[in-house]
Amino acid sequence: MAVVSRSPFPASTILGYPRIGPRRELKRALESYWQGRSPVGELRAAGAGLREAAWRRLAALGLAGLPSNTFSLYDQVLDAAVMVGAVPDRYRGPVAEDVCFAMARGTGGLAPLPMTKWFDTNYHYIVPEIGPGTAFAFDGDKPLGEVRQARGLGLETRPVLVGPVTLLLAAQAAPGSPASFSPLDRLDDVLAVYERALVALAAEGVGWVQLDEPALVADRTPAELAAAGRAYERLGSLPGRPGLFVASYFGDLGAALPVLAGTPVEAIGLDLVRGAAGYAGPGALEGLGGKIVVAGVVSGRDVWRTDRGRALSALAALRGRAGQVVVSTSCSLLHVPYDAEREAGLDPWLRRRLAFADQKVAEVVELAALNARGATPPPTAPVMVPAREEVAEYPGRSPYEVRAAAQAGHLGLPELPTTTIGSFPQTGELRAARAALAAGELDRGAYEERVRAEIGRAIAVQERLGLDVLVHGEPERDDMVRYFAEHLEGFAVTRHGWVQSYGSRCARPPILHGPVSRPGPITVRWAEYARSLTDRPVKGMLTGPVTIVAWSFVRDDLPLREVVFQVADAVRAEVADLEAAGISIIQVDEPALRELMPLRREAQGSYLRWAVAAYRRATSVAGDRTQIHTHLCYSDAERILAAVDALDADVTTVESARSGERMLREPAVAGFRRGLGPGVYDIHSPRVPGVAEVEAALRRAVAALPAARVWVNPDCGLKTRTYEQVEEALANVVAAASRVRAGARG
Ligand code: MET
Ligand SMILES: [Zn+2]
Repeated sequence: MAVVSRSPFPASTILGYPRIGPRRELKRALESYWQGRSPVGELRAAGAGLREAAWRRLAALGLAGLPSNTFSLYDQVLDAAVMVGAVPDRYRGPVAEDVCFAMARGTGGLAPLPMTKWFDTNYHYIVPEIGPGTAFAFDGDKPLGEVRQARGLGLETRPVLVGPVTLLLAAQAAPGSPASFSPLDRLDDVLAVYERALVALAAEGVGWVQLDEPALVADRTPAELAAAGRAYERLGSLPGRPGLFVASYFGDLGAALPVLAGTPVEAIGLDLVRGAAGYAGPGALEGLGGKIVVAGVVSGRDVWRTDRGRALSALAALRGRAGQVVVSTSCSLLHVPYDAEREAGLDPWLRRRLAFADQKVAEVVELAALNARGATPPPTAPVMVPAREEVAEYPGRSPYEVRAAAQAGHLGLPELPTTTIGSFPQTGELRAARAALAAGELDRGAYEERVRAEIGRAIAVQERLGLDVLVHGEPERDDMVRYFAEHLEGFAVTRHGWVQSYGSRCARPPILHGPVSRPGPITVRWAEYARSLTDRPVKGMLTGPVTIVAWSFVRDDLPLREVVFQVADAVRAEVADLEAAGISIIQVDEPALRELMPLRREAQGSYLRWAVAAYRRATSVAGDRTQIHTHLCYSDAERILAAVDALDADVTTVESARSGERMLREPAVAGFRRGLGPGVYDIHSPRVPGVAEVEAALRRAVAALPAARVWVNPDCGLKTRTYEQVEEALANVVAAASRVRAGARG
């Protein structure tokens, strides 16, 4: 390898920074462009402005190593696919941004690429499509453009690229690929493109490049590990290249650490927060071989101030084993909001405990200064409350068959009962009323009148269309987690704490900071009001404990499952109150059941056991005649069917239409003995399915499942659709159900 004189690695850095804009400027610019209200030049200018502001902010906070190419108009995995030329022909066109958006959102009659969750986060990436014939080619406009823009501002940056191994493992095989093909088969061709990227960046005078390889913290086969070794051996041997920094995050590298350490890369990034336990093992950090270690001691996944003692111990443990210790965040700060200082509405004692992105950058800078002085940690070890091995089991409900008989007599539902998943369209009037309430322009009484009017509308529509089990439509909640957080003790909600979930979509995760309890009933009056309007059964609608926790920022001084059990007790109290109010069907949603699943297989069984126990704790208070429903979506429920069964719900609804009916093709599903509603209407598309289409889907469901157990429902809630679409689609769903019922009898 040619000897290159390399710039030193800066003493402090971060792996990435939020990009949606402190005031969601990018969201506005994107949506305005998509709606044709502004030209592409305006979108580009908005992007440039956000990048400049971010770099200036980081420099002002004293950060030494500034990352670039962490900005994205939509998604960094999509950007990486574009950089290597993995753009399926059908999306190609003259304007780079439009090509990107076509892949991400679809265009004309063209469906978008699928979207899925980025490891165990609630961030969704666009799944690249790679086949044996994909013609890779280097497109360096974005990374080179960002480096040049920063240089124009007098700032040197370290471009960040999704690494080749993670990119290929995150991709799906292009349609028509042979069954034996996997995108990783194209590693050598992709490496040729990364070589070109490194050459181009070196020619630009770039000293260091960051290659993100989070895929290496999950279970990897020996062949995949060998591929990673081969990749970095090859890139590392490239003459005249920049310094290589391979970043890992969301866990410990395990067996991948010696593999990487054995290659010529100069720097390795370790997640010393989520990976802490793995790296604490005997010998885990031996064999770093004098590499520069970029030590992720400040968490990029939570909102808490860093425990200085714990961070300093982690840094001290690396000294002597690493060639140099650089202080960094555990992962990109993409997953946290910008600035806790803006949350003036929070209790001061809570605000003092919080660190959002900017506070975390300041912590990195401060810890780097302490690290440079060789500061040693204070002697006190942090105390974790020991996890109880066995959770006191609440008495279970009667066996499913006993309950099913009791419910059949009580509810008197037809075969193939029709229902929806809970939310009805959130109308413009409703949103306006909510905004007016927040601005103090509408009083609570008037707002609640508006909510009742929406419930009335949803019930009237469902009665007219002839659905069997009705819902109140969830008009009182703009978000299925935030609404419960606002009504439980132990949570706080932020005003500006937006975090990107995909594209222009953001959420404000609540902050679970203390013991959780339920001061009083939350949803009961809405369910009761809905019930008063109809003779048909109305489903009560709750969010489950795992999902509430998964979509919140959670205190880190208790094991996660203890926190989930506290939330389960609050949900349990609400289930009991709904039942006492005469609501005979109660749905407890757990769409995030799979999201909290640990990345390593060895930890998954124990997770599923306690997650299921929490769900049962929340629902087992219901009597036999009360029917418990659960809803899971976009979470490959068919792969965790045993856990779904163990939830012990009477009915489970899942998305199926959007995911190509994988649930129906799962052989084990034929033996599922409880109610099951595989979605027959893809609610993510504005397209309304016709009766024949729904009927065909339903016939496939009845053929694949025990027919007497089949429920008829859409994939998920309807809140993002319009009433016009929903009424037409549900009319077709009801018609399809009666055709199949008639056919079954005839
Ligand atoms: C992401 S799952 C959503 C479930 C919720 N009950 C709704 O209908 O919107
Ligand atoms: Zn759903």
